[in-house]
Amino acid sequence: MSDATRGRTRQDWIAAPGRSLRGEVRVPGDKSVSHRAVMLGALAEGVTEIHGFLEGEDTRATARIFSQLGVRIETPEATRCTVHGVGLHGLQGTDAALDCGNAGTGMRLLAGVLAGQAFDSVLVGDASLSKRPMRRVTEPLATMGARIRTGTDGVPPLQITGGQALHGIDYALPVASAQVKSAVLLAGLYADGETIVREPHPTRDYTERMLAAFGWPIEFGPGIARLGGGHRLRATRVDVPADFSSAAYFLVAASVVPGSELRLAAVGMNPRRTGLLQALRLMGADIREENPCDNGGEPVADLVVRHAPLHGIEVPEALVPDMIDEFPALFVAAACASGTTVVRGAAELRVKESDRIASMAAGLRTLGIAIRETPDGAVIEGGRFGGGSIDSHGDHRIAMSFAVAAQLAGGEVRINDIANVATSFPGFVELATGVGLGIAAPSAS
Ligand SMILES: O=C(O)C1=C[C@@H](OP(=O)(O)O)[C@@H](O)[C@H](O)C1
Ligand SMILES: C=C(OP(=O)(O)O)C(=O)O
Repeated sequence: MSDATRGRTRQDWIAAPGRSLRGEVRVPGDKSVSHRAVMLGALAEGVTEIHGFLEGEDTRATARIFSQLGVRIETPEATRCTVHGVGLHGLQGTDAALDCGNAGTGMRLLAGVLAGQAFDSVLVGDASLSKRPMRRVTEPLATMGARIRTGTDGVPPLQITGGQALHGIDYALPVASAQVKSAVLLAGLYADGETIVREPHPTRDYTERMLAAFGWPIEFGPGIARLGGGHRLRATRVDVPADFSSAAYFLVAASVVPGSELRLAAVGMNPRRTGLLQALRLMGADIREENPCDNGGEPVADLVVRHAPLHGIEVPEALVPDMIDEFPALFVAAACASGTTVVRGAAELRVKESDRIASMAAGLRTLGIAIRETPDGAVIEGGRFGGGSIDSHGDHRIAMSFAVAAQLAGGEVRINDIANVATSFPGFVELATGVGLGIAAPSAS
């Protein structure tokens, strides 16, 4: 198990209705972009300055791993990170296991990077990550010539044998996954010939955009990316936008709590991330985009959200990859809406930090909501929440989603095991209570 979580005190939240949400919130930096900025900064030549870095546990784990591999990384301020790149072939091996903590993104992308190194390495994770499927990356990487052993049933740890000659592949992803796409592309940096990745649905394209920003020749468009090996990465400045996935809790909370009007400042609006915005608008949400601008190549905008009555919808399946991490928040919106909401085509939710369909269904049922699970989604009937005790299953997104649900609850909601909120959203309670949510400060249990 991961050192990051071994022996950690379990913490709970007590959440209950607060007041209408008012004011302005600036959520922390994007987790996906922060992981990639450290990785490419480490492999680049020169010094990469990362502004708006997410100081969460997932991204700190990635930074710690590159420090173990000989990369000097400084954090002169909490959200600034200076990475002294060692070049594509400058990492140094270590006998110690590399601990990705709770981060699927960290482990899967690192598998691609480490498959191309001259040294052996071992990737481990916490109890949740240690149950997540890794064959989705080890199989295409093996086709490229990598040697990676997984634990039984294809889960971590990953034992990577270095010194393998990699070659490019033309790979059609069986599932829409930016992590698998990125692992193959990152291994492609070390491969002979061309690496092509084709996606069944377009997914977030941060790896492709950032490789281009670091000067690596790459062609990409929706659903396809193509690069050759043997070039160099050149250090650059990375501006990390605020994480749309963290903004999601406030979009839902302000939509459902009467009297709310909230501004979310400078949120990352990459279209491969904003599916929830479209889904909420289909449900009747009142969300305006203001001050759109470009932040280091990524679109950002202020989002102004006002309370509005929501109604159930059939969530268009085409939106699923663009809101894959926002379903726990969407389930809460659906439970607050009039009528029925149907989610389909989202089986990937079952292999996240927890089985998010099962975790949300159990928690919503505890609060008195009628929900039927299906293999790839759920049918949710809008209703009234009571109080109760919710198991977050150590999953940050489940914990934060139920903190939002509690704002409409008829009784107190106890949310168990919330420590992992720090993986993606350090300071959530302070920010949320500052604009009106009722969440008692974590207490040890
Ligand atoms: O590439 C990324 O940064 C991510 C991709 C998604 O995972 P999948 O690739 O498994 O869909 C997402 O759920 C995760 O939070 C971050
Ligand atoms: C799925 C998530 O992250 P990861 O896969 O990196 O653990 C998430 O943050 O919701």
